[in-house]
Amino acid sequence: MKILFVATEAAPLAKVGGMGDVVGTLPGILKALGHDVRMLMPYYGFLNQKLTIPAIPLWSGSVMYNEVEVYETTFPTAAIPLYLLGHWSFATDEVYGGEGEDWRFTLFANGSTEFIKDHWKPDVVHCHDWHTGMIPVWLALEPGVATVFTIHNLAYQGPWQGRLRQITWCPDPLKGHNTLAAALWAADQVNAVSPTYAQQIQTLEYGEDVEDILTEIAPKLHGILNGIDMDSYNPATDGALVQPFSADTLDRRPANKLALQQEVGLDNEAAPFLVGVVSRLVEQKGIDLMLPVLSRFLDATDAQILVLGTGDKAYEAALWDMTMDYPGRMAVKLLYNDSLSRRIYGGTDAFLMPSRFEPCGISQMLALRYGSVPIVRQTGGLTDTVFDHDPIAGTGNGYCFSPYDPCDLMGCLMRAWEGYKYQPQWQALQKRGMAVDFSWHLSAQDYLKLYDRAIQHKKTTFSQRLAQAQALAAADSAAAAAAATPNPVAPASVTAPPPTIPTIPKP
Ligand SMILES: Nc1ncnc2c1ncn2[C@@H]1O[C@H](COP(=O)(O)OP(=O)(O)O[C@H]2O[C@H](CO)[C@@H](O)[C@H](O)[C@H]2O)[C@@H](O)[C@H]1O
Repeated sequence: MKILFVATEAAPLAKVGGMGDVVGTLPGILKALGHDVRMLMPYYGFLNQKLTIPAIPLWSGSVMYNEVEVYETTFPTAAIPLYLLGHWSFATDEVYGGEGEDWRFTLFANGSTEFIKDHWKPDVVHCHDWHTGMIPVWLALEPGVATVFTIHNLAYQGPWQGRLRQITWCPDPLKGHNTLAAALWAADQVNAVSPTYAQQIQTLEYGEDVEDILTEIAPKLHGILNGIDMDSYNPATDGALVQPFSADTLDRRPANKLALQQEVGLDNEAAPFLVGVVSRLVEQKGIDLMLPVLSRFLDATDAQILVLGTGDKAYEAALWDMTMDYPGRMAVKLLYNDSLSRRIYGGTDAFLMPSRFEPCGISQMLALRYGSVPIVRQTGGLTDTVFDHDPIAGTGNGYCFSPYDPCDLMGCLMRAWEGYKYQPQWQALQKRGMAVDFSWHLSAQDYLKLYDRAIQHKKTTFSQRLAQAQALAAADSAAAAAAATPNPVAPASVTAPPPTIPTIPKP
């Protein structure tokens, strides 16, 4: 099968969050299964430092009154053809941000569509999040190319119809009130990144105002759990750790805790319960819930907290301020650092992720893989991957709470802190987490089935879609013709001179 991934992130080249992990790993797995997989992403300014990119473009075209070019290179970790769509607006050091973001990524989606139609037509185009949302819209009437749209984060939906009409020509009528909604209607298949989240987004609580569309498209909506890159994220071989370890050599793990404490300025002791956070600091991740609870937890226990993340300035400031009250017991690193994140997964005792909502979550899976016991709120993909520890039965792989409530989070943290005191049981808990197979192999099979469904859907609905579009176009041109025709000649009764009234002869 010929498959093209189109996305704005792909680790290790460009990663802001979990979407980068997915797009950076899944194509390589599918290629290893024998498929012709290629990738297309924006040509960011920083890519020249990471890749060898030819000076001469492979393709060039014109979109939204702008010239764009596509350069071909190779995706480094999987030896896959990588197409980079170049335009001056992508020559920045950041993936996201800036005022023209909606324009820039609409240009990316439209340019990608032209490239697909013109240069390489795969069987399936796999689109990720709103940035690529216009691709399924444009390809809906392109025979032989099916589309799959993956929702990594429903909270971000792209430009609305009115704005879209300002920046690009839109099919009329565009089905859907913004880019993401239009993609939900137009794509041949849609999936969310965990089974639970695929159900939750059909409800008012999690639907982000598109729950009605999601309910209506339910027959083509699926939930496929993300995997992780088990080779790159392997505590037994990870060069970022001072002391690599495995489930069989857990006795080597504490060296990583001590080195981590020293690196970030925490008191250098083995005994305190060290809780880590690696996260985008945004509302989704439950930072507002965490803030008031952390200080109480630190007051009530001997625990230590370490946070690595960037995001909303208010959260950054609040976390930073809190460190002043707990010298040696709380450290906050307001930066993006892949190597430090690995040392946090490999050196902390527990990993906190109290998300308000979570489409899947990669971080809790990485924590489990590295023996850091997750403490999570049961929502979305966290429900599908972390199971509450029952010390009597000896089951579960983490600590879970459910209501989005400070008391519930506090209770859960206290349970974990208590549990840590019983080291033999704690190590059994760590080992259960490390034994879970989060490799992509199962989910890759599910994606292949989804691609087949998309191809079938395209075949069975194409003639109907085409007929609808032709009927719309015919109605449009009839209306336009009627508006352009001059008034018909007025009937004779109107144009004829008024009848003369016969004069009655005088008697
Ligand atoms: N400051 C920092 N320094 C270094 N590394 C950092 C970092 N902040 C975050 N990361 C890394 O970014 C990734 C975060 O992935 P998640 O899936 O947990 O969340 P995210 O919300 O970004 O992803 C969205 O997309 C993914 C993919 O579908 C879904 O799993 C998820 O639920 C959805 O919200 C992890 O690899 C983590 O280590």
